[in-house]
Amino acid sequence: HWDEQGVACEKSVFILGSLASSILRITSMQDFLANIYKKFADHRYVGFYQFNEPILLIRDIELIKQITVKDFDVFSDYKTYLPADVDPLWGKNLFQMTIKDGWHSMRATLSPAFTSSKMKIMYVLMQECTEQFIQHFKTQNKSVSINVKDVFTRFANDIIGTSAFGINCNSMKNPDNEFYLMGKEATDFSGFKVLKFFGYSFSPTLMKIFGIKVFNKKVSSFFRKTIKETLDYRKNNNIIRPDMIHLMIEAQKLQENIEVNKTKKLSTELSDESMTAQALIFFNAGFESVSSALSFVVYELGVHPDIQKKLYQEIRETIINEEKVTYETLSMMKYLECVISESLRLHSPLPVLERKSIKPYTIYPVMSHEIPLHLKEGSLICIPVGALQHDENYFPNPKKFDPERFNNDNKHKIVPFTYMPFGAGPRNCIGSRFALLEIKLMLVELLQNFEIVPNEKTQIPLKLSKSNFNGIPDDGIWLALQPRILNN
Ligand code: HEM
Repeated sequence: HWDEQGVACEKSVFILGSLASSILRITSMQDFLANIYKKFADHRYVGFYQFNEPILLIRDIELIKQITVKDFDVFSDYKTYLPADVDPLWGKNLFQMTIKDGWHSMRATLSPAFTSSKMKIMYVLMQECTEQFIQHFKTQNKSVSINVKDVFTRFANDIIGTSAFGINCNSMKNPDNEFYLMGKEATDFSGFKVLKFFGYSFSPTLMKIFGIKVFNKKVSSFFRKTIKETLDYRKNNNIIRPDMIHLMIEAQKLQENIEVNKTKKLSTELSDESMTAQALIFFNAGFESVSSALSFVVYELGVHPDIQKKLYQEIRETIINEEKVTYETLSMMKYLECVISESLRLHSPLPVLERKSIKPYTIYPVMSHEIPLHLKEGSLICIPVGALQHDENYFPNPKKFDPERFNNDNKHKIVPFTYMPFGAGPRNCIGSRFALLEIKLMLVELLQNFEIVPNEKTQIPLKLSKSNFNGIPDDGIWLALQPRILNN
């Protein structure tokens, strides 16, 4: 395919395509992308194959801007890994939705729920979860060794429970609560499940003929039932709680009014089923990403005591006479923002963006070796965010954890479209404010109460996993939390 199109292409092997080494877990997906990004340094784009499917990797930042922003009307879909008819709950949430499924109107319906003012309302719920988490370790009154990935997965779960499903879980105190176990099951893409995903990628028809499902029916039924019961209870008892369900009930009412007024149905209904699908966004999009982001930033603070100290100083200087850290105080901490931004640069939880064209498109030649590249409708594009964020042309000394890159004097030097941990253009992350808020709150509460220190289990440097997409080592990331009171 790529030879015929005159596009430089990464070598590939029969059936597995170019990703063979990644599928066989010899190279991580991140390294695979970083390698071709480097290898084809004098090209704007390069082809490779995922099994039999041709994918175009874009290296050039002008082209990236074109694809994600200027020509969004062409590149507005993602590849559907799991067809909606396999499980509508998973296939019909915003993260998976195609333009044909009504992505535009669902995004417009959900966007108001993610504004700063709504985040401020939900802040109180995040605070409760963070306090429960801190209390769990504080009451132990000693230095505790933790696998940060495990505890932050529990924390991310509790935040999802309270803000998207209206349930208080406290997964530190109740480690085997049903919500957590179901959430783990729903987001577990290891082992046999990965093969099923690849199976759907290779031949959805064959997978459907053999009736192979990716998700356990028990999991879908559990989340459907949870949302249904909560919605019924709230409606019948007129209960208002500052969470996502309430915001969705409001959006549903608004939509019903529009329908009555215009006497015509909108293309996307916010029905109970659709609300369940949207609540599940938090699991699909905000469970692994938030827990990985927190794990990496806490690791970097643990192995960089000078940076941790500077952040702790900022926290102490900003929080004066406050019993609880407020939303406003959090937004005043500029160094905190630099630390998080740098960690998202070095360890992007989603190191690659995808786009699928919904119309034919031509990339016109700019370099001497190029000819017009005619892409058909349905062409797959990938943007190697991780590789761009590690490119020394854009980020000198790229492996160094240096929050100062994002301070007021330096941040304007960052070239647009080289730093995209939350994606780019109209299809960017809808939950970025929500994610940053919970990460900031956790870091501040954690540092107020504990010093993060390496212990004998801490890997320095970190050996990134070849099998996990986000690079988190298979046996987790270990550090110790040392109560501050013991140090004084
Ligand atoms: C640190 C945490 C997070 C990171 C790094 C992250 C990153 C991303 C990225 C890179 C994308 C793809 C953007 C693109 O293709 O241009 C995305 C999409 C998305 N994210 Fe996040 N995300 C995070 C947390 C969350 C949370 C907490 C939610 C909760 C609702 C969320 C909801 C979504 C949704 C719904 C989409 C799809 C948007 C659409 O298709 O219109 N994300 N995220």
